[in-house]
Amino acid sequence: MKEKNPWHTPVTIIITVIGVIAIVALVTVAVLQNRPLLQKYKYGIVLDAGSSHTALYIYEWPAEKDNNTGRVEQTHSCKVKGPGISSYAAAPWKAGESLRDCMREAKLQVPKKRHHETPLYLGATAGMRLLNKEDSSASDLVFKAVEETLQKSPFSFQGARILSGQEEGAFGWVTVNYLDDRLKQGLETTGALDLGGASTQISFVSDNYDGSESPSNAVTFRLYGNDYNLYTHSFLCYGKDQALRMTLAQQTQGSSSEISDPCFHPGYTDTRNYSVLYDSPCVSSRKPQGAPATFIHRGIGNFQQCQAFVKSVFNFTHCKYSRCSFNGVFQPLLQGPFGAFSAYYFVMNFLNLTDTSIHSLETVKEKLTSYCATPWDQLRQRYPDVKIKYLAEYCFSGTYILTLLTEGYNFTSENYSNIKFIKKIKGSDAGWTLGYMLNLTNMIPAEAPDTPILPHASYVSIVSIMAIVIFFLFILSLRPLWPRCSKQPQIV
Ligand SMILES: Nc1nc2c(ncn2[C@@H]2O[C@H](COP(=O)(O)OP(=O)(O)OP(=O)(O)O)[C@@H](O)[C@H]2O)c(=O)[nH]1
Ligand SMILES: [Ca+2]
Repeated sequence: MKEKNPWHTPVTIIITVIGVIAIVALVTVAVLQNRPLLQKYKYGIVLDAGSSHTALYIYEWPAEKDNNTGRVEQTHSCKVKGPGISSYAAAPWKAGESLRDCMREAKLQVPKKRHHETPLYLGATAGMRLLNKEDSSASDLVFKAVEETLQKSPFSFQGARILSGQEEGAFGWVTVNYLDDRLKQGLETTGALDLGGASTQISFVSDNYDGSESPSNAVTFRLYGNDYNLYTHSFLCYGKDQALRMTLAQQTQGSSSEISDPCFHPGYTDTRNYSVLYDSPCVSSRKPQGAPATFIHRGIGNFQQCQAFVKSVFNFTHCKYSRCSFNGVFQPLLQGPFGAFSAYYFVMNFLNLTDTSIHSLETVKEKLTSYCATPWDQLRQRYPDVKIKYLAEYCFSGTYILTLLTEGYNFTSENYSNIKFIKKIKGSDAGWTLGYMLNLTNMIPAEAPDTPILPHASYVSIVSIMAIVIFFLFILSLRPLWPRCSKQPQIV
């Protein structure tokens, strides 16, 4: 007689079917309940109203992660045509007008249904700081004009204001370290070096600095559960355009009608206007009396002489602290790696000097010596597509960067290679804008966010295995109900 399979009894079949349905239901519920939500994005827009130009940046992050672990990325940028908003002091409405094209672009880049909830900020830096110092009512009118344009946009306009130098430095540092994932992981941070047109910032964490010496240079942060004592300083007038004015002012003190400038190439000539050169609070007090209307600006291309003029715009005579950079400003010992962006990058990239692991300080000097001595005609032929203003100024700008880093901030041949010249980090521009937005939207928490103990896939596997084990234990516990299965000993 054929033996009856104990699993084929009605009771076990029913239990098995119910058990399987229960397991499938349990796993399905677990998976659905914990599945990552469909990716939806949120957006934020920041306008960087710099001294030389305005740029618009659009940032994006997954909607469900907006207040802790979300990765914010730059998805789009737009360079406003024309000069910075501070240049429109004489016709403020043009400042508002200048932003229109980029705002139109932003409307196309951000999905329409997100427009109303997308915060829009405008932060102005050194150009507006200078205008505000020189003529505060003109600066108010420029702000009124840009605010009118931005209020008309469909985005949630959160205001336009001048950032302090401290904020500019500190938010640049936050951007660099956020993008490098250094904050979340509590790693050693990277210092930030920003060279603009009208000001320059240096920001870094140093073990020697707790903020007690020169507290005005201290910014403290608690980010992802770690405390940071950041040293930061912004030098107004030491951006590369204002530094060029100051260097030229040094050379035009004799109010002559012609100057031979070692920071420009042999063969370069231009006619410059004295009033335009001295039309800035950085140099206005030094305008020579009885100067002619114009002067001829002639290049003679000599790096060493150029550096001597550049050095003369830094003051090293007084320091009431334990150590200073220049102009009597406190600076602790340099520490850690540094990211140098904006004009640091534009200039060093053009000169092919961004890789500091192969280009030592000595190589930079050699390169500048030969570059500055290159005749202007030759350069024009070699770089027909480079904007003339940029091309004419790379010798000065390179010399200025070298002098600022070594004489100003005290970088040496030993630690120069700690500097990386960068433009973008993981697709986002290095600069203060991202840090500014992260701060205003509370997107970096003070405390480390709670992370799930298990990743989603491990969680699902463990739930499934446990359910199967429990089911079999349950079946085994029903053993007494199973019909006798093995052959019974026959009683004769
Ligand atoms: N060579 C070169 N120079 C550039 C480029 N874009 C901007 N610059 C110059 O680099 C300098 C710094 O530019 P930015 O960092 O945009 O300065 P900014 O933000 O307008 O000025 P601040 O308000 O002082 O920060 C200015 O002198 C600009 O004219 C570029 O693509 N190439
Ligand atoms: Ca800037």
